[in-house]
Amino acid sequence: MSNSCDMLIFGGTGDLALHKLLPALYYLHREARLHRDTRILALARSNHSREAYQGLAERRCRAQVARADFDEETWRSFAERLDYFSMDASQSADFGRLAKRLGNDPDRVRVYYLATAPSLFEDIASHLQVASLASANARIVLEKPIGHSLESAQAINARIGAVFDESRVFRIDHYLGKETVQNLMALRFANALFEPVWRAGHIDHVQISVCETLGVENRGAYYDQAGAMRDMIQNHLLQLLCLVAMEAPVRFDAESVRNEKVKILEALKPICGQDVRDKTVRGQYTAGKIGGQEVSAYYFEKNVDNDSDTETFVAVQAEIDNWRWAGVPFYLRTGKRLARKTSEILIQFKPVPHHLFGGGEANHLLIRLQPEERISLQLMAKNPGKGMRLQPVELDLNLADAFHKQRRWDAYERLLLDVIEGDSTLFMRRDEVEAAWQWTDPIIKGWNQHYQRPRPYPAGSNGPEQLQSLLERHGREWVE
Ligand SMILES: NC(=O)C1=CN([C@@H]2O[C@H](COP(=O)(O)OP(=O)(O)OC[C@H]3O[C@@H](n4cnc5c(N)ncnc54)[C@H](OP(=O)(O)O)[C@@H]3O)[C@@H](O)[C@H]2O)C=CC1
Ligand SMILES: O=C1O[C@H](COP(=O)(O)O)[C@@H](O)[C@H](O)[C@H]1O
Repeated sequence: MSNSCDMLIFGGTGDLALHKLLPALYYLHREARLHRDTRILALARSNHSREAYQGLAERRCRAQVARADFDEETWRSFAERLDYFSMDASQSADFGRLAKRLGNDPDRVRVYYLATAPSLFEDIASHLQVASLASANARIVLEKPIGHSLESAQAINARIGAVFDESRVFRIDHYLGKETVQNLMALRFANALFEPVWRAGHIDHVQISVCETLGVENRGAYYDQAGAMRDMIQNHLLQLLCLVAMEAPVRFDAESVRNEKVKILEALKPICGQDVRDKTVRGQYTAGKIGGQEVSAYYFEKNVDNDSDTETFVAVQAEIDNWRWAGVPFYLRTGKRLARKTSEILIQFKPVPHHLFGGGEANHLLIRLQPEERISLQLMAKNPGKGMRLQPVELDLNLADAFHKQRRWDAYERLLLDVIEGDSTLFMRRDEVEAAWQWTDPIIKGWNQHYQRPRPYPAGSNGPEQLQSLLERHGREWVE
């Protein structure tokens, strides 16, 4: 069981809190992983009584939690932990009221989860300090994206750092909480098989794809300012790239793992000038069909500017200038309203040096994070019968089947428990976030300088036409 703490969720009425954080906390409660004295306090400006907020939370959790896992009695005992406090997080005076409400208990662990827009992060940290709420036992959790650019991320990090030392800052990237993402480290560093071939000499290229069928839903106001580069590439996809490319850490602890990841981010070859045109594809969805349903164009979404040139799709050819990876392209792509929802990493090996049997495909390793968690290795095998006719076959490991008796944890469950226990191994360190912005900023600047507007792609397709040429000009293709 974890330590006892107060979990304060700023933005407690928002989509993230109701859709992800409370269901994750419900599961932790249900499985007796929360200390009996742990309390959850949701904070936002809207007025709600405790009962009204509990009602709202119950409706959202019911919709989110598997039917078989939701029962009245568990909910009632969970709701006893749950309270609501109405305050404006931009107002210092409201933190005085909050301090009174929490009571003076300097030894109590307090977790401040900032599930709000990043524009509030600096204010919240300062106000917590002034109200003496940032004691040595307090931790702060920051949602991604941290800032809008390198400069704004530095300002946020500096302000947060003036109040909380780095060991108490948890910059969350929920992709790091996904089981298969952690399995990627197990695959690489707990099996001797892959290490000798995990390098430029044997790997032709890597593809990292996070494709969604969803549009921007009710997050248009945020998304139209962010776009796919800031929303996904700067954090989730670069984190996946780091885990594929990093050296083995000396230990599985926060500093060792993050030291290795930051080396990869710092070794990313800058993409600027003409390279922005050649190595990136930007897209925006137009009307189309997803699963047989008509869906509207991005610029007709709620709270989106109808002349918006925000990208809902990005593909980039990244390169890592280091000894292990020189010359190996890492193709990243992500987009909304695509034909299918899938997150996967493909490691494409080089072909055999001599085709003894007159042909055959090169091996690849596919690590699928979503919708199902599986790892499959494509090998060449002989077709039964006369002659040496080859055919690709899959060595397939479905992780849900392999561990069928265990429920698969949601990423937020794992990460929330890590915060409560003070383990920051799966969280981003300040220098990582800044190195990621250092690489993405020039691409965004390049798009603006060259007026590289997003290319249209119909909802339900695989993205803009130009996506194919990113690989085809090097004789490669996306694996669909
Ligand atoms: N939604 C998601 O799936 C994900 C979200 N994120 C990140 O999480 C953060 C929150 O996102 P999301 O939940 O979607 O956003 P929402 O817009 O749904 O929620 C924002 C929340 O902040 C509250 N809020 C706004 N201003 C103030 C204020 N001055 N004082 C106190 N509370 C305030 C709002 O409540 P009220 O108006 O009542 O004050 C609301 O509860 C963002 O940084 C986003 O990038 C990251 C990953 C996924
Ligand atoms: O952080 C975000 O992630 C989701 C995708 O997460 P997943 O776990 O469903 O793959 C994305 O939809 C959202 O725009 C982004 O903010």
